[in-house]
Amino acid sequence: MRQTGLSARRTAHHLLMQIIDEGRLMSELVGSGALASLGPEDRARAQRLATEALRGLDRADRMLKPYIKKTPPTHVMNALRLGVIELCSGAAAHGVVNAYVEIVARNKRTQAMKGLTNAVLRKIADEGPEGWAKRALPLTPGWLRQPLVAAWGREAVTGIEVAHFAGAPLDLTARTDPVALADAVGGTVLPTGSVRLADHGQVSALPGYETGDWWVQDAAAALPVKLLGDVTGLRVLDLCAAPGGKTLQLAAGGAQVTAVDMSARRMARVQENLQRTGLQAKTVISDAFEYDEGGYDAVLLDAPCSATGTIRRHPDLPYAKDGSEFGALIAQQETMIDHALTLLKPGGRLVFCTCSLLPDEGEVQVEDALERHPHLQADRSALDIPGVDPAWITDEGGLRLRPDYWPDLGGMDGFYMSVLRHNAA
Ligand SMILES: C[S@@+](CC[C@H](N)C(=O)[O-])C[C@H]1O[C@@H](n2cnc3c(N)ncnc32)[C@H](O)[C@@H]1O
Repeated sequence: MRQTGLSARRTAHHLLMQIIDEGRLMSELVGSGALASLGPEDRARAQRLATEALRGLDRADRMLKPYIKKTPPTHVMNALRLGVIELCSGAAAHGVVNAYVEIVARNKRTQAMKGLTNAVLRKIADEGPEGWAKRALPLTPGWLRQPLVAAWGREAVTGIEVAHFAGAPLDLTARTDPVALADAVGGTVLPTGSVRLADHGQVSALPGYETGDWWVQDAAAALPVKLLGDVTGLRVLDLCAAPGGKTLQLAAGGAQVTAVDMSARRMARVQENLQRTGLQAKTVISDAFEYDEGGYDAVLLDAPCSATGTIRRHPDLPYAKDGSEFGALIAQQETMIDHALTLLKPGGRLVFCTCSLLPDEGEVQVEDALERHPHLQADRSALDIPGVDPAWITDEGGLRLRPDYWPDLGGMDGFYMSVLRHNAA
């Protein structure tokens, strides 16, 4: 086996350890240089391996179970999991087994388990892709599965798990013409106007990247701005704006946009995106609660949330998190809605949205806001837009999107959104 293969595997193992044992997110790890010592090929390989292991983790554990009497330390378990993923996708057994035996042997506390690692992975190699295919769909960890089942029912959660296991295609939003973009990149136009690519290489190598003809944005994430209809000339505040997908949509639609985000690092990405696309928006680095310039025609509040709607692309989330932070996020969303309402002119509209699958971060927030503010109304007519299935419309007047929707088109992120009209008190 080439040494480069070992580096990628060791890094994939390190990523799994950090995510599962330390509760770090893959994005944080990548952002803080976890892949920096690798060349581009190994970097991509390490990240792909760790991502596939997280996506299939429950199935890998079930495959390992018959061969393990007592669960070994996480260091060994993660080496075995990565071994299962590789062996079950058809990689040559010899190189894979040697690499993971070496990873286990290099750690003083686990070196005595290299024999076990070798024996278990050889048995997994005998089962190979056929053994993998006959195991059941990987289940979401219980801390998240339970509230999802309570919200959507078992059948829907199975559909969501199918979508999580399949991963996400690449969706692009066109600056101007989705049909021309689909032609240029070899994609298809989705019913809601996003352009989808099932297979793609490096994103920045796609036609139109340099000239800013499009930006990456899941089809579900592209809908909140569409709920505002024609925004030409409107003053719109994009609160919690970074990395800026919705800012770009608003600017491309002709709005006068102010984009606010508290993260300077993430705001730099908004600025890069504006520069690449040649679109205009005012950017303000500020805590949303400290931003008090009002009188906007519309405020788009894409509130910080559990991000449980994005697990197709971030399978680390259910392993890095345990739900303990979500109560604080839910409380913050409520106060952010109240603050956002103070920034609207009378008759203005608030689009509240979250990339969450939890009703407490969507339907319940809007029900509660409507109770707290008797002059507020959910604008149901805003939901009547091309490609939106009326079955997605909720009782309180929002849109619930889930990864199990559009199963034949490749799914979508989980999202919630509602347009609230602020009538004069
Ligand atoms: C869901 S992301 C926004 C995604 C963005 N709207 C887009 O479409 O690209 C949430 C953002 O909220 C920002 N944020 C979190 N708490 C904030 C606060 N108190 N004030 C301002 N921004 C905040 C985070 O930095 C993060 O960029």
